[in-house]
Amino acid sequence: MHFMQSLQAAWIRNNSLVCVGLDPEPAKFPVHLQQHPDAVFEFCRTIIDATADLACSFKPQIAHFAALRADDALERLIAHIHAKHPGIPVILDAKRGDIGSTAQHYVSEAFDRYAADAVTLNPYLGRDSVQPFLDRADKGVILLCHTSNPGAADLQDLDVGGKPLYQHVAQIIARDWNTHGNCALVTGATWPEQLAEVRALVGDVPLLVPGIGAQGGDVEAVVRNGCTADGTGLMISSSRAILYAGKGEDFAEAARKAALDLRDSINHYRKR
Ligand SMILES: O=c1ccn([C@@H]2O[C@H](COP(=O)(O)O)[C@@H](O)[C@H]2O)c(=O)[nH]1
Repeated sequence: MHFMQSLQAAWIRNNSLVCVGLDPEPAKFPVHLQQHPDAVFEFCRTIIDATADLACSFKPQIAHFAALRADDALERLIAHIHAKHPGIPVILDAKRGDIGSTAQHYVSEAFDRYAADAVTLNPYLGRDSVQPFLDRADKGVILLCHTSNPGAADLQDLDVGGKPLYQHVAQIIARDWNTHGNCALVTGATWPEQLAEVRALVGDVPLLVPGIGAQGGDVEAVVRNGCTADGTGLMISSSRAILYAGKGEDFAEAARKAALDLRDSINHYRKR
């Protein structure tokens, strides 16, 4: 199924705008898992199984796996999601961006090797660097627009011809690059005014919104500023606040409770 169709179906089926981030950090795993020979896989698989019915998507961050030499665990986890929780799209958070010939290899990495449904990209090399991804019309292409980190303003807010650069990015992608309807944008929860500006510029284009939880973003502001008229349009991502909600053998229950609380908090502010 196409990424956008899977996402829309998951929003409705699970009544959820929560995207569960998978950022494994073995030092934070419960003690009983730390010596496990396949600890990264076991930890993430347990979290996935505990939260799949509460999520609209999963978002593994590739550097967390690559740094641990756990690329193979990431492949198996994505296969596990497709097999055991079909219909929950997987967003590979890789933030790739390179010249076209190299971009083809990143396309293959994300969609053929890892079988992700969508990938995050840096748009600053321009359209030709993104085109090989856009051509995979069944896959989601999620482009950085206004990121959640404090330094986002350094470049993304620069005035370009009377409006900030991130607004040009939002407009160009929504107007010119989204010919297959498979684009989405990253807009951080920590910048709610910019989130509202982006929503106003891009119509119903979905927004991936990291920055809730550990980074302190405000759920109410995100929902009020980012939802579309039908009360969807957002993938509100949380990683550490869900993954490491508990430290003991009951870590999966604690993660489930954190995901449930986030889903309910988001739904409290949604207009439908
Ligand atoms: O602007 C951005 C883009 C991506 N991220 C990624 O999202 C998660 C956030 O983790 P939390 O633990 O929920 O803070 C992480 O993988 C980042 O690489 C982002 O934070 N901001």
